[in-house]
Amino acid sequence: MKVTIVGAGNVGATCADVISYRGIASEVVLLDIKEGFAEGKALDIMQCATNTGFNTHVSGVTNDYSKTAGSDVVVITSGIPRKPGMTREELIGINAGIVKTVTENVLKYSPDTIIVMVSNPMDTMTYLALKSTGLPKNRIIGMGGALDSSRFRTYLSLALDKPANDISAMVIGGHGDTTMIPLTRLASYNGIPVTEFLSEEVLQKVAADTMVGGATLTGLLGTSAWYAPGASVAFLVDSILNDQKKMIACSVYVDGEYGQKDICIGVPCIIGKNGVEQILEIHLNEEEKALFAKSADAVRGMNDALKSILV
Ligand SMILES: NC(=O)C1=CN([C@@H]2O[C@H](COP(=O)(O)OP(=O)(O)OC[C@H]3O[C@@H](n4cnc5c(N)ncnc54)[C@H](O)[C@@H]3O)[C@@H](O)[C@H]2O)C=CC1
Ligand SMILES: O=C([O-])CC(=O)C(=O)O
Repeated sequence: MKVTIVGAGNVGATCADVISYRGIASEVVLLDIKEGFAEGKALDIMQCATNTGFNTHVSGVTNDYSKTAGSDVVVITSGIPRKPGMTREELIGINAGIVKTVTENVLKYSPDTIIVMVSNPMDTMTYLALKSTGLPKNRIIGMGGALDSSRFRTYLSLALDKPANDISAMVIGGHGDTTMIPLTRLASYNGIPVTEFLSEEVLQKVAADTMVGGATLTGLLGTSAWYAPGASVAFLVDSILNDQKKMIACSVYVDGEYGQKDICIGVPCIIGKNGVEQILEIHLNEEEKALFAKSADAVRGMNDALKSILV
């Protein structure tokens, strides 16, 4: 199975690294526009093989899409990350042009591929890729919910002082500082609602920390995060390539689900070899429904900014 990752920067290279050492794909191609950069990252990752014991073949290319031909999955991480104090939405001006061109180039050589969109603002970039290519909606998946849910589980684990892997929790809605919806009511510690153990005040802090999880790391690091984002993409790619049919919150095109149409937004999905195989419509309470509608309005508003690029 072949995976191409466009953008060999922090997130792209980390994703290639995780995919390789976990043996998720037999071949990984990294592509970047910076001369020699992807080649260097690929060689560095390949030199881990003997010490971490993997057999994935990793190669790097400078803007040569012919080397990406026949990819089963293409991950798009090309574009600029935010700096402290910025929102993801502020990246749209530069990243929209990059994502549109990259997506067109990718499809010339891998017309049947499934695209995983990572570049920010991710929900808007997922919508852009879908509208500009006309690909079926099951083949364009925005990665955000896997990461946000993993941050939510981390903050819950810290509050509970219990292992994150014993905690089940999901974030839906937009992948933005104010649009994420951590589903606290449904979060559990080995099947027991976390509300049994944590006060309302603590749960509200956990949800607030989750929503600004990316901004907090950007403030600490000077650029946005990459370890958890890279691992989250690899987790999603694993479910596609190995047809695991995991339930993962992903940004996908909704056509009536959750009362919304014509936007890409985070909802629980079954992810398998066909990409988005099902959108699960879970019951939300009135408060969650109102939050989802507000989040959808914000995501829809951002799509308006694409009008000039989508003509
Ligand atoms: N959806 C999510 O959950 C997350 C999204 N992101 C987003 O992912 C993107 C990448 O972040 P980082 O890897 O930290 O940035 P980075 O700056 O480390 O890497 C981006 C790479 O894209 C390359 N690039 C730019 N234009 C290109 C083009 N036309 N073709 C090929 N490569 C091109 C650059 O040369 C650079 O190496 C950002 O937009 C960031 O906001 C980051 C983390 C999580
Ligand atoms: O915060 C950012 O800009 C990058 C990102 O999407 C994340 O780490 O969640």
